[in-house]
Amino acid sequence: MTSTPPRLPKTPLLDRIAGPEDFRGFSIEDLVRLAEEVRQTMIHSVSQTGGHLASGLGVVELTVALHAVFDTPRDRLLWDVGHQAYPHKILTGRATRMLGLRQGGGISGFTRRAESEYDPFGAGHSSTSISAALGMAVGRDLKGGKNNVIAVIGDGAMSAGQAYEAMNNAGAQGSRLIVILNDNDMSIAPPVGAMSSYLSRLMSSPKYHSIRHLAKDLAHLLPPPLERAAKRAEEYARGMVTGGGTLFEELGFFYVGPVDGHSFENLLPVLRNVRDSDSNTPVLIHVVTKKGKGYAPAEAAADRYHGVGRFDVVTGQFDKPPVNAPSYTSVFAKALLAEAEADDRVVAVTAAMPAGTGLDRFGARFPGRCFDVGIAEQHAVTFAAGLACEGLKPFCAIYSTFLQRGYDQLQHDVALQHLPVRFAIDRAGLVGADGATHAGAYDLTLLGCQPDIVIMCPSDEAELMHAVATAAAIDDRPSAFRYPRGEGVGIELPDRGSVLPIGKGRLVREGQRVAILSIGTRMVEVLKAADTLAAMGLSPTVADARFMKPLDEELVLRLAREHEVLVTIEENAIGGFGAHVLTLLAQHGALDKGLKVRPMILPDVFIEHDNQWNQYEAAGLNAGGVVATVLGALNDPRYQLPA
Ligand SMILES: Cc1ncc(C[n+]2csc(CCOP(=O)(O)OP(=O)(O)O)c2C)c(N)n1
Ligand SMILES: CC(=O)[C@@H](O)[C@H](O)COP(=O)(O)O
Ligand SMILES: [Mg+2]
Repeated sequence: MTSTPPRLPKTPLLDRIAGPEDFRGFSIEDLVRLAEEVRQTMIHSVSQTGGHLASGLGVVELTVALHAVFDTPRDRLLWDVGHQAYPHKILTGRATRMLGLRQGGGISGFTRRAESEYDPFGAGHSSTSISAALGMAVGRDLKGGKNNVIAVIGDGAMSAGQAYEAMNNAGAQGSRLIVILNDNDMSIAPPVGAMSSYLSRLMSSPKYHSIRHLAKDLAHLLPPPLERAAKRAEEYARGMVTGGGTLFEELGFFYVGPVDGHSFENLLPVLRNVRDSDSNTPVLIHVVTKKGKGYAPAEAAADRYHGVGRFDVVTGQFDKPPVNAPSYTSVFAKALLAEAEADDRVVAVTAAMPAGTGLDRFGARFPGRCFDVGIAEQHAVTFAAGLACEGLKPFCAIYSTFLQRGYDQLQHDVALQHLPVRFAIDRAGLVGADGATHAGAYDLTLLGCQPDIVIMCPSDEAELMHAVATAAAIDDRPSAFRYPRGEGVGIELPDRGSVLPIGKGRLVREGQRVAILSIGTRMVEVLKAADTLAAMGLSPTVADARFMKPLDEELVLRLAREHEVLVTIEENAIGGFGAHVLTLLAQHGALDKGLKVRPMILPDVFIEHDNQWNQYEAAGLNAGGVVATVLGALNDPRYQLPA
């Protein structure tokens, strides 16, 4: 563990600042000093708390400049994804709360309306900022307002469809809007896609740089008629790179850039000019930054320290928390590699999350069979459907929360056509520090209502390997398997999973009076609860459903017949496994004879950021919650919780 106590650097300037109005009059020299204080505060606080480091380090100067030039919060400043907003939070009155970042009761790791008037829009999922900003701009116009609306969006986030939907609309809407493209040539991984190479071309064309900048500089120095000529030269220069306007200009934006995003000398005049312009044409300012800027270990890392745990500031070395078992993600990767070794039709698709989903290992082994489509979940799902049409075995690995983006594609392009796309749904359930925006709380509900899809919820990492092998063998319809963020239970792993009998659950413990039917990895807590109950003289039956669809009807109806109480448990909101069991029981009249059923599900609230264990406690989905539910339902005075 990092030995150094939470020690933040001395920040004489920052200590004098309650909000941006306190540094709007600063000289460039003071702004440079302030930026460095912000950077050091971020490095030291994130070294204690963990979080998203590199993205914020890359926008320190940009953030200072934006708040210095624009009249925030009256001018609306939106951050796409919001993971880069730590400098923004430090400068808007939350510096003293940084050591509570992403912890229970602490500030969020993303922007949140409820957290500050300086956060006009919440974020967490990518590529929403331009849409929301345009809405705010049009809302302003309808009210006769005069404030500015600024959306800061990264080059990675610019690979998502919604960004183009918004620009397409903005380019024709005629509402003043400022978009700042923060181009650090990185997503979480190196960027992919044609847009990324286009931006690099824009940034690197020497012809473009020299003539365009010369023309622009000239334009401001010459008397009007000549200024017009110089502006035409600048337009011509711009056309030299892209055969016409830039892509953004073709979409109706005025394009400014590329601008050095770490230079106040460059940033301030550009931002002021744009601020003071009275044109209604939306403007896109292309800012070039360095992800991880100002912290050598981050700048040197392949992922620039995108998302980090606690680390030693001096060495950049991460704390090594004890590893008791492999992560579910790494077990998925192991299982998929085993299937791919045996069958060259197995291919994999990720939406800009190769490392997070474990597909980086798959891509390293099978580079021609692994596809990173960028932050484009809708496209990822239908792209996988196309692969399935051609007889491939596509595994589409997407976090539960991000799969929500591709739900219509799952329904309309995959399920309706019975295409054998395999959905590897990682981060299913509560995810801890990323909080409510990233909770994988709904996939069982969303997928469960789709006909003809196999849905598996493995209870441990060996079961996950079996689910992967089973999915690989299902060629006549879609299949999905879900697993949580974090480590497994440390169970022995096979070299390759075994194909499971579809729709069959398994009895884990024989008992009486009470049956606990679990689906997914809450099983570990169920077994702890069963031990507690056994010590009280009450031994429940424990069963693992394994499949939500098709449900093991014979097992469910038998448990209902042979017990007074049936408890189901799942790490999902209402409408998932418990609902499917209740519907089956009701349809078979199994509720007519007094059976007591208690579905344990995520509560109907958004569970805030905290560590996962506190979240399970808050949700009641831990061993204590199971014991309390069983005893409450049984209502037998011989079995009571100690007062
Ligand atoms: C819809 C969605 N998919 C995936 C993610 C995961 N994600 C978070 S940040 C990020 C990369 C963003 O890259 P960029 O916009 O360039 O920002 P940078 O980190 O480079 O500042 C991704 C893929 C997400 N937040 N939302
Ligand atoms: C900002 C963002 O959306 C990702 O960085 C996400 O936080 C990754 O989550 P994991 O840490 O669970 O991979
Ligand atoms: Mg980027």
